[in-house]
Amino acid sequence: MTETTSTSPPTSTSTGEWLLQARGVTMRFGGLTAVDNVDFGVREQEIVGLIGPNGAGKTTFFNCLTGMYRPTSGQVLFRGRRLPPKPQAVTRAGVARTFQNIRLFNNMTALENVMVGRYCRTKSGAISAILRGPRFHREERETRERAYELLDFVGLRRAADHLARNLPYGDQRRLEIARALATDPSLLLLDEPTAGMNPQETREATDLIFRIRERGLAVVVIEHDMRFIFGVCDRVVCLVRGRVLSEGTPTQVQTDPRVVEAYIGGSEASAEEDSPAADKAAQPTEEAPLGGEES
Ligand SMILES: Nc1ncnc2c1ncn2[C@@H]1O[C@H](COP(=O)(O)OP(=O)(O)OP(=O)(O)O)[C@@H](O)[C@H]1O
Repeated sequence: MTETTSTSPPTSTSTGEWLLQARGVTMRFGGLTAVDNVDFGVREQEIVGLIGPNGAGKTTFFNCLTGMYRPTSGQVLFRGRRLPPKPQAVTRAGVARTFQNIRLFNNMTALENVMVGRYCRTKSGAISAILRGPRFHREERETRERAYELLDFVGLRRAADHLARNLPYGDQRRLEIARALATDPSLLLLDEPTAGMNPQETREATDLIFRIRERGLAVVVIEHDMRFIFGVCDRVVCLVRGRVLSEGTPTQVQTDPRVVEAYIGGSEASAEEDSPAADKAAQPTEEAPLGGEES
């Protein structure tokens, strides 16, 4: 995927400053409580995994963090300030995300998709854009250069002029990450970034996340692939039925009997049937009851 590779192991920054804090976040849809009084935090340059069986509330929680949903109760703080429940304001504050179902502009090129992400940081107003003055041209040139640099970073420079819809699935996922990075975030939220990827692409995604951290970002990743999660994260939080069931280092969470039970046990048996992760997660081994290092 990328021209350069990083072999950085996960580096815990658990004593760093809180970048994002969610306090008592609850999201109800009618009678259904999808997210139930969740406390959650991410520190600077930390990589945090959010796991849980299907329907646990992971994506709904991301939607609460990114202003797509206004939580029924609770609050989300970013650098100590309350984040307004408006997606554009959240992006401007420095939080970017990708989606479980890829949301690219299919009829635009890869380069144009990344440039669109950048526009939330440019200053040219409508008048300048219409008149095409010097400021507009300078910003447009800078936006293009930055977009090329990000395509390079995710290993897609060669595909800059390809329409997004013609890119292979794995490339579309990386393009979404490049577009999110174009907004200059401090925190990147990835919703199932390796879904549909083959093992080689998944290894490359791990490397990409480490390199994103090296650029100074924190990352929160929702994923069903437990090997990927436990190989990339400093800390893992497991949600079940909207509540935090377990939280800790990858080793602590993957050996937590409650987590094993949630994926393979009786009370959550339906989760096993539903979850594409279950095949991967529910393969207890002596070393790694829920996945473990990439073999
Ligand atoms: N807009 C909505 N309206 C009503 N119910 C919703 C809505 N969005 C999610 N839900 C419900 O909230 C619960 C949590 O869903 P959510 O998609 O957040 O789970 P998830 O952990 O992301 O699942 P998955 O791993 O399958 O993506 C589910 O029962 C879902 O049906």
